[in-house]
Amino acid sequence: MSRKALIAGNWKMFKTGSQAVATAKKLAQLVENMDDRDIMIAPTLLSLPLVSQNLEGTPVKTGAQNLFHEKEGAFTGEVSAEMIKAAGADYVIIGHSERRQYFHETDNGISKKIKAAFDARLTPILCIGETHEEKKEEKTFYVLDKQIRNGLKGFRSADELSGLVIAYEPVWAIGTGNVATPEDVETTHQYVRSLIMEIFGKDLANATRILYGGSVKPDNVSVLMSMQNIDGALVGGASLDADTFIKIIKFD
Ligand SMILES: O=C(CO)COP(=O)(O)O
Repeated sequence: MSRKALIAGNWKMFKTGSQAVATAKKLAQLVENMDDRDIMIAPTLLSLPLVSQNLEGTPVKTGAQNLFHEKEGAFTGEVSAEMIKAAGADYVIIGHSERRQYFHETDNGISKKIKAAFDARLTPILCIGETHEEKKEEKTFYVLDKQIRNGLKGFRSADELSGLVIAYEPVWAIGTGNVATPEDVETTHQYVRSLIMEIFGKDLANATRILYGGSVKPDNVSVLMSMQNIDGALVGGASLDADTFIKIIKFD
């Protein structure tokens, strides 16, 4: 791994405000000073401002799990990138497979969300990944190609995408305990990086962090992170408990 690692926790629809603050504070205490890697947690939107306030001045940054691409307006139930930034977040997860599956998010909508994130100076984490069916049919690269080309449509130059993070999360590995092998993840990440190089050039390809997500745990993180093209992890279940998540953050 030649880029600074990013270890991110996606708390999905777990924890009330007070539970989220308690876990975040405990995590910040356990982290102490770690400047060789970036750390982020994404609580629910309801907890985001409170958690962000409580983490101010610590190495643990916050993110949202989604946004709506418009700046403001009559869009009942939605939250804009600016609102998320104002709540204290630095990151936003975009196009998670659960959103693609349950809320019918499309690559076209995802592309607008990424643009809105950059406009608000949030770092977008673009999630991509194939389903079990697609893997069985050997369509993984085809699916990732489509998700990246369409998700990043509308961006003309590498400059506009500076800071972009991609998270490769095979859907069949999420919440199942079926972690992909480090060798397979490495091969896939190499493919993703070569695609970024083909579309946007070498500099962006070298700078873009590609995270792996899907059943990352304390006992499998180190070998995953030893791979050249795995630049961090997007962690679900194992990020909910501070004592477990800190073991992942402190991988060596
Ligand atoms: O979806 C994930 C992170 O966004 C991964 O979830 P798990 O770590 O629970 O498999």
